[in-house]
Amino acid sequence: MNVHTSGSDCIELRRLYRYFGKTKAVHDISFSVPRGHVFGYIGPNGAGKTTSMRILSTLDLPSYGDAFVDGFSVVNDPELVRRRLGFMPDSFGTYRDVNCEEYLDFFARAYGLVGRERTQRLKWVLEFTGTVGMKDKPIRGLSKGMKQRLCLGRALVHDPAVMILDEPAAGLDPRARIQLRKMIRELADRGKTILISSHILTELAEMCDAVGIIEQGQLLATGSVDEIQLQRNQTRELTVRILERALDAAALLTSTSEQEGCASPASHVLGEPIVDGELLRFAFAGDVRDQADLVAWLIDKNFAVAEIASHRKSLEDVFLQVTEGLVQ
Ligand SMILES: Nc1ncnc2c1ncn2[C@@H]1O[C@H](COP(=O)(O)OP(=O)(O)OP(=O)(O)O)[C@@H](O)[C@H]1O
Repeated sequence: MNVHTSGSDCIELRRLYRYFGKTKAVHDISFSVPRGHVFGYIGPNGAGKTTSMRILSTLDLPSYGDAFVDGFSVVNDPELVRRRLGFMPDSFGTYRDVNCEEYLDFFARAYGLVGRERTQRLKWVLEFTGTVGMKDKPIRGLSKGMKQRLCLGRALVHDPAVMILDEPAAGLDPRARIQLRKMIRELADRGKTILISSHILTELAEMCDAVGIIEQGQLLATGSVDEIQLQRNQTRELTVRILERALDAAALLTSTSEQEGCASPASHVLGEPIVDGELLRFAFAGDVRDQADLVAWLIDKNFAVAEIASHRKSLEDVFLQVTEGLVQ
């Protein structure tokens, strides 16, 4: 047995491949997730998310490469990986006639929890997942949201360091999704490292420290949403409200930005601003510091700047730009 990951990384995929015949489900994927972080795994249908999550969860083996959970190899030390990992699959296999407590108790026993430790762990899991009121109900009568909570509880029952959640928010109503998001964030704040896949991109953006965008088995981009935007040379759109002489401000921005070798903050303005009453709208290639300098520059030119708003591209925009929609 060898511990392979160093430092703070708790999940690591290292040159991972998984082919099914000619299908390259996972093709040379590498990334790592530091302890206590939430990593969002995004990709269209058939991109390879579930395949990589199944390998991390020791339900399948890579064709080549390796993956590590809390330092242990899924290839060489699958037993040790299982102890440290909670997996929430995209479909919930239930035992229809058992109740929620019996269900969790079964998994707690399977993980070797005994006596007081098991009782206390079950109590905590029921409370954390908000299923205390459901504990005597048979699983077949649960709503989709409650089933998902129970499934999360099952993945948590042995207090794993790492959680792999495959589309946990699929089919949930907005309130249930918000509650799930809070639970996931809280688990990360308690030090758990979480890999989560989803098609609900806007939610991932709020919840994740970083995301990986995968298509046709390959990782196309990884990092925070801001970093991915920068990698893609994304611009932001600014709206500036100028109380008087908005047209003059637009003309000055245009003429200054067109000057060659110009060191002014206006040089980051791309194209001609659109003027709508007091509002100026334009694409801006600078960062937030350049944005602040632009406001100071306009004020210095005696324009009454009343407001400025920056519109970041959403994760959905980034996703659409990065992927080509090749796999459906
Ligand atoms: N057991 C298998 N046998 C053959 N092909 C498979 C198998 N499992 C997955 N695949 C193929 O591998 C590719 C990746 O599938 P995977 O389920 O990992 O994608 P996904 O990103 O999870 O998609 P979805 O969002 O639809 O769940 C697909 O082309 C799929 O058909």
